[in-house]
Amino acid sequence: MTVTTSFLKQLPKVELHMHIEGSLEPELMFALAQRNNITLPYDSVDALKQAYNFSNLQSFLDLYYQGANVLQTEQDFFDLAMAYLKKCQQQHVQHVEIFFDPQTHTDRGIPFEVMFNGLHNAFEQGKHEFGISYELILCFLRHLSEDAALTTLEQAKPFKDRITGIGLDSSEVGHPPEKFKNAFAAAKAQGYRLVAHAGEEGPAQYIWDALNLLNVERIDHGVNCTQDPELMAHLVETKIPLTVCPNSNVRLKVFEKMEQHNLKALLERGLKVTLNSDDPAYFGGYMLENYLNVQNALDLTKEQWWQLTANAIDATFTSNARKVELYQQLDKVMAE
Ligand code: HPA
Ligand SMILES: [Zn+2]
Repeated sequence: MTVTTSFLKQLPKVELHMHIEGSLEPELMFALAQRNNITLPYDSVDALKQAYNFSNLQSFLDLYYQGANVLQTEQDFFDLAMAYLKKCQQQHVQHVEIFFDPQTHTDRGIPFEVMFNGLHNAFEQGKHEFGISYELILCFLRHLSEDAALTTLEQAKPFKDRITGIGLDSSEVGHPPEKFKNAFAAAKAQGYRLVAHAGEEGPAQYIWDALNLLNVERIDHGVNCTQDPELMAHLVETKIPLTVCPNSNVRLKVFEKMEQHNLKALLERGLKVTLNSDDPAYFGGYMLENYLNVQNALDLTKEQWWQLTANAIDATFTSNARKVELYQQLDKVMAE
């Protein structure tokens, strides 16, 4: 069976690796800058888009943090999340697990609750209006200290019932998982589910350390696991999910071209690979654009698309009842 664009569009999608601040489209960035009387260091949307030519993770992060400065009010955070949810609805994304970076906002004086209430209200509305289920995952910025992470964990306490998990993002190399051992132990003691970015630019050892020192249940990115055959075998055996982001990896030069991406090889080796958009406003698109680029470059089979979707459903932090619904939607599209 050939894989058509229409099949890829129709597939029910589950997104497990998406930074809400990375869904800030240039047009919305300019609109919010105007609304909040902020001057951006770019003359136009086009000039901003020209700057999205990254050489590595850090060159992206510099612009990503700069862009986030336009987010000031609860309404701004609501509008940001609602724009993402509308994309989800168009692309048949049915369940999302969203990263947010409180420190990016609290460090510039935006109260935790302003950010959180705006995001949470939008995802609640998305659930009721579009039927998109969601979980929220608070990420610690790894270029900051463990003490700062612990402070953020404390600030999250009043909102704990609405936050499913804790993650770790930002500049990877030089900020190993070990640095956040105590913060992750504290988060686990409070009942949070745990994930971490590892093996995006960092070595395979960071993946081992995220698993063994932080006790995470999923690895975000993880593509550098191929450096260590023992780790590969371990990931196959334990079925630890990897939330792989192909467009991101190509844009940040983790792989030179999509044709060289290891997603298909990892899938065929039996790893629990999922496919995600990471920062869709910066990396050339949302879930569907990732699906189409992967299909063009790597030519997956229909069964492999089923497997990627099933892996994502299995890897979610949602209820078993919701997983059953998502599987039903998947089976329906496979049978068409
Ligand atoms: O891909 C990423 N890696 C690390 N930190 C991030 N913050 C947003 N996106 C990313
Ligand atoms: Zn990421």
